Amino acid sequence: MASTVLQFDDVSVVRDGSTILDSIDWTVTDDQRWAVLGPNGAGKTTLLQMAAAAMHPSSGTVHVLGEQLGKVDVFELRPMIGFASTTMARRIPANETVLDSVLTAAYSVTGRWREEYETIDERRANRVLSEWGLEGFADRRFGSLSDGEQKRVQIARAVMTDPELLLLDEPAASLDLGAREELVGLLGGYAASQASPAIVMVTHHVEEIPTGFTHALLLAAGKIVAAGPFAEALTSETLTETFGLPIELTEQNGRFSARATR
Ligand SMILES: Nc1ncnc2c1ncn2[C@@H]1O[C@H](COP(=O)(O)OP(=O)(O)OP(=O)(O)O)[C@@H](O)[C@H]1O
Repeated sequence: MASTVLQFDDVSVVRDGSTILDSIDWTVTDDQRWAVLGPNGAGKTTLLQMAAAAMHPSSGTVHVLGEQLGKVDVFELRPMIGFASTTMARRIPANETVLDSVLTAAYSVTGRWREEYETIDERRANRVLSEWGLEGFADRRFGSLSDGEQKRVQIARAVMTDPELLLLDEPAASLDLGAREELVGLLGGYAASQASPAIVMVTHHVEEIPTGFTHALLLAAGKIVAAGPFAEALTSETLTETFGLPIELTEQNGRFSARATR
């Protein structure tokens, strides 16, 4: 039986008098991998912030891993959530080694001191690095890595603690074609594994949706246009409505591409 990881009930977010998210109902279970799409300013990052227990709704209720935001100590919840975003990557010191930047993810959870790093953590960190195509990078400085390598370190950090929910905010943004395909391939392998947690990935491009992803949430101006399995929620029609121009979606072997038809 799948268990519910995220549940949004009639969730709205209002900031400075403007409604950023409007009456969102959304449920994510642990066997689902979601892509969240929508135009700039649609509210995608705001939605992800609530899923990360980093923000409360203005009205409605959000349950994360069975706990209601506002009624739970978020510091207990956050260790169970892996979150990779460019904003978080900016906090990684440029001179920190790749191994340390992945290890510190575990320490920030356990609160252990550097001296108490355990062999088991290092072994796990090295395994996670190789899973994300970063073998041989352990001693490199984070700041010396390419964009593609840095993105993979961000994800390695996020999965280091074996989270029950993995949130990815535009993981392929700014990558060249080769680096994007490498990342999407790795994400696809991860998403397909039974052992992987629920995943929610915000993206601007259907081309960045890995195989193994199952569901789409389309947002426009703070409202849900479509939400559900790809077959019903990710179509030419739903994309056309979401982006406000005629779009044709094609799918081949579990990968998508989209273009405007005028
Ligand atoms: N603290 C805030 N105060 C006022 N408006 C805000 C605040 N935070 C976000 N917004 C506005 O809310 C809207 C949604 O922002 P959000 O970052 O969630 O959108 P997004 O879909 O992630 O956009 P993008 O694709 O550009 O990253 C935007 O119009 C943004 O300007």
